[in-house]
Amino acid sequence: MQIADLGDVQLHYRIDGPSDGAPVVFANSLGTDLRLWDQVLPLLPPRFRYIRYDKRGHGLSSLPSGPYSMGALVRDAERLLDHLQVRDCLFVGLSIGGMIAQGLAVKRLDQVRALVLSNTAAKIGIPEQWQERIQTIKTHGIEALADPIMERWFSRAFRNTPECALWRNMLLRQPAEGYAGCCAAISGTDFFTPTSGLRLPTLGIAGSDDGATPPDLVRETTALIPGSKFHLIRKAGHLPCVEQPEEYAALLTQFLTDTGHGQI
Ligand SMILES: O=C(O)CC1=CCC(=O)O1
Repeated sequence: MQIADLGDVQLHYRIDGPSDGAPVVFANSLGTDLRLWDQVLPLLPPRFRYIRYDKRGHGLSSLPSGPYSMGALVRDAERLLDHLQVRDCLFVGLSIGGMIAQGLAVKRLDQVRALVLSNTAAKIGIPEQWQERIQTIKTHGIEALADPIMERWFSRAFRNTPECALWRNMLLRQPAEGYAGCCAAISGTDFFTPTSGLRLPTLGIAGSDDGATPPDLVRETTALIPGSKFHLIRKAGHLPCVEQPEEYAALLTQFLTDTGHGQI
């Protein structure tokens, strides 16, 4: 169990792979913890150093009082990577994790040398929807929103499997204040202009059945970065690393090869 004490927040993180391996960092989505990557990691090349963490208000990390700003979430990632002396990582961000990825690449190009923007966008939803979600959670708890969230997270076929219930449990066990705090951060974020200025190897990944960040939205954000690539995973919703881990891992492996990660 590893924890980075960053002063105003304590972040739970986990590292797999050799200590001298080129770093690959994962940031997960709203309502999930670092176990989101459990099925993908064993399928990736063993020579890299895989770092994943629970963002503030999620998983085993501490729960600062909300609302949070995207600036704070990006700063947490930045300070965690400084704490771990990480430079030149490949940063994989899914959904709000992909927003953190964009913000970090804009701020700290020394830390990030390539990006995977998975099921994310420069702007997700509209502030009114996020405010409504925050209100519902404050009044009734996350449970009140669990069914529509499952519909965005997973394809219809996956929602009929026993595994889906486990992911629902993960959602329900996140602290409501942490979840709502991150909703506020998403609500206030529009990275269209800063992301348009990024120049680094980028791969966009979308899920055909994603109800939160549909394929065209992910494609548009990815296309803001010249030379970027885009891949659509079929039979997957917002969390293709859960529904199609083999295809997801194959994409990351190919991108690691294409970018020559760790070889420069
Ligand atoms: O809508 C959802 O619950 C999915 C989602 C949006 C942003 C994020 O991180 O997850």
